[in-house]
Amino acid sequence: MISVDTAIKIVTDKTEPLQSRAVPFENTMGLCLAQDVQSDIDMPPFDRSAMDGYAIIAEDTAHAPVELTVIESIAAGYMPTKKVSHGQASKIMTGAAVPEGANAVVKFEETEDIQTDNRVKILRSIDKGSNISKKGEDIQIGQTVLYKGMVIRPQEIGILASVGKSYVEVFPTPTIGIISTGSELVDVESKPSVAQIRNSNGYSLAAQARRLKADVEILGIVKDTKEEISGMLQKGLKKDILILSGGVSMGEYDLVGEVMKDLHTQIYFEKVALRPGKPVIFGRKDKTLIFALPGNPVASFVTFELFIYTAIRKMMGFSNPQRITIQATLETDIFVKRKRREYRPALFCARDNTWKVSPVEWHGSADLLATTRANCLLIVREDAQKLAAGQLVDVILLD
Ligand SMILES: Nc1nc2c(c(=O)[nH]1)N[C@H]1C(S)=C(S)[C@@H](COP(=O)(O)OP(=O)(O)OC[C@H]3O[C@@H](n4cnc5c(N)ncnc54)[C@H](O)[C@@H]3O)O[C@H]1N2
Ligand code: MOO
Repeated sequence: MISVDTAIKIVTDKTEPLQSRAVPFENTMGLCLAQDVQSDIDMPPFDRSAMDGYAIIAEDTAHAPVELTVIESIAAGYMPTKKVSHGQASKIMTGAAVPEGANAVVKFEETEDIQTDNRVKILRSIDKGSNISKKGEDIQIGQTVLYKGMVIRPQEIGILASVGKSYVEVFPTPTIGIISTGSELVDVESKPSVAQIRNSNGYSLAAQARRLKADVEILGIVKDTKEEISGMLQKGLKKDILILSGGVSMGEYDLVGEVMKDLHTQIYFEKVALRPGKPVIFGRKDKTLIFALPGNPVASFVTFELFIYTAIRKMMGFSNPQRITIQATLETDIFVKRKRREYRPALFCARDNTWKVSPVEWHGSADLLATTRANCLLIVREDAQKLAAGQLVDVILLD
């Protein structure tokens, strides 16, 4: 049986970023850039006042206080019309272009208006260059401001706007189909009879994929017959990723693997040394990646976060597509079963200035309710001998 790390590596290796496309920049939040972006302007575009005040010649203030004659008032968005000469000042607003001749801006708080003759008193001497942002000091025309592979956050949206990039090449989100297999399954509105169970995996998996911005279609429930599974699976082959849950272990009606093979799906793995989630199948049919997950709800949840999360983000162009782990101090001893790596629902919190983690009560692979009391998965590595309170352990944050 392969390890979780090997399985994640296989998923990463077998998944390619989707074909990039040009998208209006406002719709790119959370996506990865598929191109470098250059600026078409200098920023600031001109020598710009950083304060509301007076544009002056710094040397005129050497023996401050000093009185200067105000020759014009310059608002942001308007070009100055007069050159500032010795003995003169132009009133200027933040963001306006500094007039020719001036080499400093003194802010209003350091001046006193003199009502007569349009004059102003500068109260203290000021250094050359004060309160002026020089043309091109932040961005130069032609400079590469954003790089292929960067994730677009609000600040990158702002830069795209600043450099006039109204359409930008990004990697899109994948289309995903979800099939729930199991003759015992009924939908949410139905009251299950004794042998039945409501389909929860279809909805939790859809929510997990939508959280990553994927374009999800819930294809529905199929009974445990080869015909039904095969028919729905073939319908799902128009998607980038097809997810099935249930029917992957050793039972007489666990037919998903057989159907995948009958359809000549290339299988990359079908068991991983993982708890919960051992019987998980990953393959490809034509352009579609197929993940067949175990039916137990926590097993389906965990295998999504480990493998499908990685595939979706690789398709979206992320350079580090898999879930990251961080370390926290364990608050209670843990009994270790070994052999398979375990992912246990746990609670992560800050206490006494450090990050702590403790497992929540959990009855195993079917106990989905326990995951609603958790905000992380605590990792018990396959080589761990024992885990004692106070030890550092790896966790995956879920929220
Ligand atoms: N002889 C063996 N039996 C089992 C093994 C094994 O290695 N040898 N593995 C066990 C493990 S581990 C898991 S996990 C399960 C996985 O089983 P399947 O993927 O075949 O899943 P099902 O049998 O179809 O269902 C398991 C369980 O989950 C419920 N279920 C299924 N689909 C849904 C859904 N959409 N929403 C909610 N709940 C669902 C289903 O009713 C079952 O109770 O196999 C073990 N057996
Ligand atoms: O993989 Mo199963 O989920 O251990 O219960």
